[in-house]
Order: sequence, then structure tokens, then C-alpha cells
Amino acid sequence: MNENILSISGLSKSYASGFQALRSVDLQIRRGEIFALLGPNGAGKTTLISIVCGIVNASAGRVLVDGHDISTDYRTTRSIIGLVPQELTVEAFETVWNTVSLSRGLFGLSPKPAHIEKVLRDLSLWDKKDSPMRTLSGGMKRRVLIAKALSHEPKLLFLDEPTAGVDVALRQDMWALVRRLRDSGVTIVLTTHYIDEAEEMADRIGVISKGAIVLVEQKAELMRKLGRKQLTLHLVRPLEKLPVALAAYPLALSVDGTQLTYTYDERGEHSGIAQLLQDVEGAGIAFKDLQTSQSSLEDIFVDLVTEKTA
Ligand SMILES: Nc1ncnc2c1ncn2[C@@H]1O[C@H](COP(=O)(O)OP(=O)(O)OP(=O)(O)O)[C@@H](O)[C@H]1O
Repeated sequence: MNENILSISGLSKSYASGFQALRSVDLQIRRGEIFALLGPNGAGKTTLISIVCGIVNASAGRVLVDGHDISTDYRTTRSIIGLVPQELTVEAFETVWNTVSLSRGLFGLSPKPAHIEKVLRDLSLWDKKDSPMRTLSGGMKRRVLIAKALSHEPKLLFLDEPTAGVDVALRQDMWALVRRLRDSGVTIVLTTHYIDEAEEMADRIGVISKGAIVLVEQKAELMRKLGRKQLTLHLVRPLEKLPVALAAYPLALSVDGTQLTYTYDERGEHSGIAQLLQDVEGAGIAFKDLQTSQSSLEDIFVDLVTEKTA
């Protein structure tokens, strides 16, 4: 069995307007992982998902879902995938039970009430099964969209911005739910522009910017590789400018002259801190406190996306 449940190569998309939304994207999604595709608005996340799900046609490239080509074997690939779209579109007068059961029927599968019941119970929707959709809150409707996407027992679930506009409590619920799904064997790809969501949830993170994949990395590795640390010295007396003796160091002086900040690469074994502190003392600068901090995924993300756009 192939390790990758989804394999995308050379995928490009130009819309009829001439706008190029994807630029030769290569991406492999591993079986059983939670993968977060992180990118700013308009980066191409929805376009990418829509192509994989057969809603939008690619201009070039190849997509294999569990070894099946989306263009020649569409019905098979679509049945392997569950899609939770960004927008809440549901039939207002239908009950929750019917909405979810009908979704399964669209895949030509025989009814399986025990499965629908399990999905509704897992999503805390069981007591709402007979309620018409229009009586549900926004958060409940979102759960129904997930239930619909799970109705045909997909192996690969796409969640397009699952927590956009969702309150904190529901967000936590969604995250717990996504983890349970992964534990039950479903591979998850979620798109988000919330960095904390990617940091919290993902095993691996892909960053997309202007239609191109900028990087794909294990989350921990990403933070280790690209993370930077900062050492800040709080000075006893404000400095007007950096002393010449310290010119060789990448130091920044705060506007009020009371803080010196040294940025260094986390990977480097020789951070140079010991030497720096000696030289600071040698330059007659006294400090009363010192503090280190580490760059967050947010800093890394902003660096990556702005580097690419610059
Ligand atoms: N049908 C279309 N015709 C022309 N351009 C389109 C079409 N659909 C999307 N685009 C453009 O393609 C780009 C990528 O859109 P897409 O929806 O894939 O981005 P996204 O990363 O999902 O953004 P968001 O986070 O805002 O949903 C955007 O600039 C968008 O305006």
C-alpha cells in the first residue's frame, strides 16, 4: 500500500480571467496524518482542494487519490474523499438525519443507519437528528456539514477553514473532533489562515503563497529549522547609540535606549552569547536583567510569506 493517500504533481490552474491561482504545485499527503495547508487569503488553498475534489478543472498536472487518477477515475476518487466546504449551504427545511443520509445516497451507497447514527453521536448531533436545519445555530450547522462529509465513510477528509468565524469553545470542540477522526484512521487535510490552528493540530505543515508551495515540513522540524531566538538585555543606563566595540554583532537598540536585543539562529551550536556578554561588559555597559524568547510559528510564517512576496 502506498504511503501517500494523495499525490499531487505539477498542478497548475489558470482561471478563465487569466489569473493563475496555482503554479506547479507538488504535494504528497501521508496516510493517517493531519496536514495543515497554511496560507494568506487568496493564496490558492480552496482552488487546490476544489481540483482534488473534482469541482474545478486543473490546467495542468496530475492528482492521484489512493493511487487513482482524478481525471480518469473520478467516481472512485470522489468516493474516497469527504469535503467540508467553507460556506454553510444546507437545505433549510430538511431534518439533520435526512440531510446526512441523503449525502450518503449521493454516492450511490446503500443506507447504513448505524453509521449515520455513529457520526451524529460523535458530533454531538444525535439529539438534534429530527430538527429542521433552519432551527440550528451556526456552530451546529457546521457540525452537520462535517457529518455530511463523513456520511460515505471517506478515507481522506478536507476541511476548508473549519473554524473561520467560530467561537473559542466550538473551535476547541472541532479540534478534539478532528483528532478523534484521525485516530479512527481518517487522513485529514485542513486549510487555515490561523497559525495557532496549524500549530495546535498539524503533524505536518505546508505553506502556500501566491499559488506556490513555499515549504512542507514536520511541524516540530519547521520550528527547529526556522526558529530564531532572541536575547534581550535590559540596561541599567540608556544608551544613545551602539558602541563601536559591539558593531560586529547583530544587535538592535530599542528606541528609548534601554534594551539591547541580539537575534541568533537556534541551530547554531555557538550562539556567541558568552562572547557577546564579555564584550558588553568590556564596553562598560551594565545590565540589570536578561531575557530570551523564541520565534513563534507566526513569526516564521510572516517571514516566509513576506520573503516570497518581496
Ligand atoms: N472562479 C474564479 N475566477 C477567477 N479567479 C478566481 C476564481 N476563483 C478564485 N479565484 C482567485 O484565485 C485566487 C485563489 O483563490 P482561493 O479561493 O483558492 O484562495 P484561498 O487561499 O482559498 O483564499 P481564502 O483563504 O480567501 O479562501 C484568488 O485570488 C481568487 O480571487
